[in-house]
Amino acid sequence: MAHDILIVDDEADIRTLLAGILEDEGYETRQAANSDEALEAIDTRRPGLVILDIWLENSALDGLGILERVGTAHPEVPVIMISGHGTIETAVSAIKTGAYDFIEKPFETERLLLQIGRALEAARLKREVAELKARTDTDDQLIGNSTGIAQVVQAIEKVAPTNSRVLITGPAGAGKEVVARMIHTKSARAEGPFTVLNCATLSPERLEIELFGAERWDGDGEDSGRSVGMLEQAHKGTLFLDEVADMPKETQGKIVRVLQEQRFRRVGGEREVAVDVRVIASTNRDLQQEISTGRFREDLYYRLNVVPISVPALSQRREDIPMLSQHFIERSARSSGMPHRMLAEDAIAALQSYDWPGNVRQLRNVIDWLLIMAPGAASDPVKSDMLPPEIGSAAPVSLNFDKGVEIMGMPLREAREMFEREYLLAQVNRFGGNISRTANFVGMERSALHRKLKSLGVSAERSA
Ligand SMILES: Nc1ncnc2c1ncn2[C@@H]1O[C@H](COP(=O)(O)OP(=O)(O)OP(=O)(O)O)[C@@H](O)[C@H]1O
Repeated sequence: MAHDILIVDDEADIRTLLAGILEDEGYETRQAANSDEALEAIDTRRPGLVILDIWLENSALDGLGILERVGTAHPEVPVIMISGHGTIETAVSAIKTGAYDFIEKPFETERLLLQIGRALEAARLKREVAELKARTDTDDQLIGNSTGIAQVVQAIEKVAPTNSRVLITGPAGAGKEVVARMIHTKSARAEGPFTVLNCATLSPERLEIELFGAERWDGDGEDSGRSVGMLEQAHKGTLFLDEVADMPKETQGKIVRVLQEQRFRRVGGEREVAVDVRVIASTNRDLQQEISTGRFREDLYYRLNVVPISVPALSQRREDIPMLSQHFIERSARSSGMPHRMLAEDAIAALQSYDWPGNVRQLRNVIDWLLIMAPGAASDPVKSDMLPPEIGSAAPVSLNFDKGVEIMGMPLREAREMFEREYLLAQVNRFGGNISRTANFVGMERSALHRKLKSLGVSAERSA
């Protein structure tokens, strides 16, 4: 990923030399000859790293003055100072003020490149730690062995390297954010930032400030200095617009322009900020319907929906439930040090029968709850009667096979038919007569199950 490096030096020869070396290494560079130009460049877009000469002729501020400004406004941006012979002591005090490192003139290319590489790596690690802290416990791998999940993973693999915009749809808690993270980590932007803006939880004013940043304005009219918005933070990375249907229409219009031109203005600012950001959006609403009721802009819909990915509800892929449960048990055990409890067969069957309106998020919460609340020793498997009542009651009645004697008097073909009849009848009852759900659970096509039931003489009148 090309990092954006700002070179601040009053000597044009040095700037050109540095820019040449850095561009050969694949970095993008900008140049400034004095403090006005440097601060202007930083305001135009936060750089990834600054190389800063200590002595600057014809400049309002010297290198240390600029360093202080950068440190206050953008403490996350690493600064490497360039010092002449007589300025080593100043360079050392610059490090105390927050510079990452310094390099002496005349500098060796190899050493400079090494320092830049290290500084950028340190900044990336810092950012990753901050991102991890901000994460609301989201996994970065989709767990599941259903066809539904396999199709989503296939779509992710295809779209990730393309830089294309993606609209992820699916019900709440189904894993849309996990999908967005996977696209980012499998893309060429993986080393860059992944920022999340939840459009549902912020007031319209706050949303714009979070998205675009602000120039000396914080919504209460207070002079709060500058804030860097998610778009600018996501430069060279990915911005995830979570619950995009909740974005106010006015902001939708502004986003259309950003998507078209990759530039925007901060709230209260005049300057245009140019960025290189991939946008991924998600929604659990029907955006076509939101468009028809005038709540969502059609032009934004078409811009976001370049590649659609739909994440199925958990009730559409019940076969993932055992694997997901196991995953969450292991994760909880790892993070909380709680013992690793097993789920009994009947508990797994109950989890598979329940409808999960809150999808995978709800399943994860139930597993966490179980690990704390289920009675008995850690070595006892968790049984279905230890589950929350609404889930435990979804437990299937076990197949009460009292036809054993009868079966023993039959040839295999007839015995198999009888077993199939009893088994399928019990499953159809368990899913309240709903053939689609039964078919999904027993692993058959809906039409094949219909035919099978007919051939076995099982009435499917109650089927949906
Ligand atoms: N297939 C999966 N494998 C592992 N974890 C998952 C999977 N799907 C969802 N999760 C976990 O479930 C929780 C909810 O997922 P996520 O936040 O991605 O859902 P969402 O669809 O974005 O929800 P919302 O619409 O409410 O924002 C997270 O903790 C996530 O890690």
